[in-house]
Amino acid sequence: MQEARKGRLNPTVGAARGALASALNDALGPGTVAPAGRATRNRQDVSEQGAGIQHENSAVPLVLVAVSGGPDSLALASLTAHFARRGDLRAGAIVVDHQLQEGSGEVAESTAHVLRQMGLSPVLVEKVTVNSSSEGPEMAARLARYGAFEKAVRETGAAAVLLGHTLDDQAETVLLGLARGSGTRSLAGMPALKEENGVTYLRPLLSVRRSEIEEICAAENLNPWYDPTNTDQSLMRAKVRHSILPYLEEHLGGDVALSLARTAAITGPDALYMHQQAEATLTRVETSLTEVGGLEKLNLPPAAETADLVLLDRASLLNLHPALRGRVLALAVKKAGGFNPGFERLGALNEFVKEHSIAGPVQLPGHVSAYRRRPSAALLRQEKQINLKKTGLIVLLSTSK
Ligand SMILES: Nc1ncnc2c1ncn2[C@@H]1O[C@H](COP(=O)(O)OP(=O)(O)OP(=O)(O)O)[C@@H](O)[C@H]1O
Repeated sequence: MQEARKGRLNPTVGAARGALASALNDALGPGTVAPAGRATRNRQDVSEQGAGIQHENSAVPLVLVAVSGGPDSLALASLTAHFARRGDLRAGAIVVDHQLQEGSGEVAESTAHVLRQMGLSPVLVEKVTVNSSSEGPEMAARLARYGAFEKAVRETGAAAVLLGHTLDDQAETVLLGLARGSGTRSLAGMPALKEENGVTYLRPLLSVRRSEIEEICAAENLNPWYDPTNTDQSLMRAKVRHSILPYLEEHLGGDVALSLARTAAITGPDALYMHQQAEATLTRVETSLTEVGGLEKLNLPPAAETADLVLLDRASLLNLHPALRGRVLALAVKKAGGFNPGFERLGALNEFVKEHSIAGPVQLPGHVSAYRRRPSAALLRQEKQINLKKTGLIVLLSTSK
């Protein structure tokens, strides 16, 4: 389109294609997509108008672009179609109709029509029912949407789902995380690549500004749909976008959004590394019922008989760096069937682990209780085979069953 009309590539489109190519290569393997502008191995008789997309070659991976019809995801669809036209990959799309606004069905269908005209195939339109969630309407819609993405991946065998979040979305996410007082993981913002419930999600536009998206849409002749809720400042994200970030930029000077997005780029690998270390450490500090001589030795409430118990060796926990201990404990609470404990509950659990004088149990989110168990001297004398360390155990058990 762009190249055919003017004979030269818009530099913003070129840079965004480059970012998309490297995201696809990171996720699907080096060389899947040749750098933007370079001829590719699968190139056949390819038309820039879309009709020439080579879909029959199932040896090349299929990716699905998640398209709301808004500028970011429509631009992403158009950028992805370019690589499909070159035969590097097959590109389809999934449009989710949340059925929350009047006319949402028409928006979804007309978006799907545009995507088919771009040459994407298959283009799936999925109607979902958004059930109410204790975590609010936005989270409920997200859950329904991700359920639809998972179904689409199962049906099509797609290698990845591409999401249209931009650098400005990332900045907003980091700022919201900071305001809520969250940890490294939240400061890391949204990952460029993640696996969730067996689906690979990519966010190839995290280095692209929203203003550049507008330029891409114009260059690629796209007419996006503008979601009215994006300007509804009763919603926190819209308020951050339209009032708080512009205010910060005016008063602090400089490009605050860029700095926040850089914070995420710096913190992201740290957060991932710490998470991986915590997962590996949890398996090291965990012990089993067999090792401690059976459930009856622990004198736990009756719920323990049916609960998923997590037994942690207290001495090993005490040896951990506090940064790691907190993360290990948070993972252990989730493993026992609970939710991620917030700052206050995690602090209480940490103190309970450290201070012998604090009586338990400690209550944690998701009906998980933490007990400290230590064999009595008499028991140790009686049953020398019991392998309970001198400092004892931390036992996490869920009473929700
Ligand atoms: N209804 C939907 N159907 C399919 N994908 C969606 C839908 N809503 C959001 N997404 C995906 O999630 C990404 C982020 O969504 P979000 O709601 O934060 O932004 P948005 O304002 O919808 O963005 P966009 O400008 O891409 O429409 C979108 O770019 C898109 O990839």
